[in-house]
Amino acid sequence: KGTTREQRALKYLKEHARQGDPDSVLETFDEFCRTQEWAMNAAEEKGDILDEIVRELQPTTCLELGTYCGYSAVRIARNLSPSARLITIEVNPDYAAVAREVVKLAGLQDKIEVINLDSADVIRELKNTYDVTKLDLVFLDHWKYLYIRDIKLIEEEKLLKKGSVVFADNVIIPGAPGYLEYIRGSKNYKSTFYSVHFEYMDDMKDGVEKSVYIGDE
Ligand SMILES: Cn1cnc(CNC(=O)c2cc(-c3ccc(F)cc3)cc(O)c2O)c1
Ligand SMILES: [Mg+2]
Repeated sequence: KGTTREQRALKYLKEHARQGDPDSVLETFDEFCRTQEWAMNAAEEKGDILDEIVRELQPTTCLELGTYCGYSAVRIARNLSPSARLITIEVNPDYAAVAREVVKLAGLQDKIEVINLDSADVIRELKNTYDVTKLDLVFLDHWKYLYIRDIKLIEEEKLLKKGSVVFADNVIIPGAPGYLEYIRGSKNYKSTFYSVHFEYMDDMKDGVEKSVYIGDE
């Protein structure tokens, strides 16, 4: 075929979505995944919960681990206030390249920074190199076994404050058992589980976990 699924998705978005319109990009991406090829986007149901969190929290500084093609980055950033920012980290260079194009197509390149590095290396540099003081929202959607490593790093770097929200995708499929045990057992978080459909599969159940940081600053 020569092209990857992610490149085919980008081509479809460029041909069918309205330039500079994030809602159109998301709707078109969902249509592509329902009619042409499935992709591991946070999709409608998980996306609606993410929208609710962003609208209520009105975060200034957001961090996403696992950009993939940028669907959830666009979903988050379209609801951010003018001065708010999203840093999204994708270790796979091919995905990061597609994500940058999707972000541009949505007209959100001034609010979203896509970083093609390993998440742990960036988290250690957020304060010194990326001018971050605190994270208001963290979205975990990268390799599931890395959720626990990275949340511990984020705590170590003292990047959370009272009220910060950590939102984790896929806690059922593929699952993140170590992370769930850790976050639910920690006195520093108040966690809520949401049973949702797995992206674009109306007959499969997944889960997302929203954890509010209540620990020491
Ligand atoms: C390759 N890669 C680069 N980044 C990542 C991190 N994301 C995931 O692993 C991920 C996987 C699935 C999933 C895929 C196939 C399947 F049969 C069941 C579940 C769904 C998601 O929502 C995900 O976020 C993977
Ligand atoms: Mg996911």
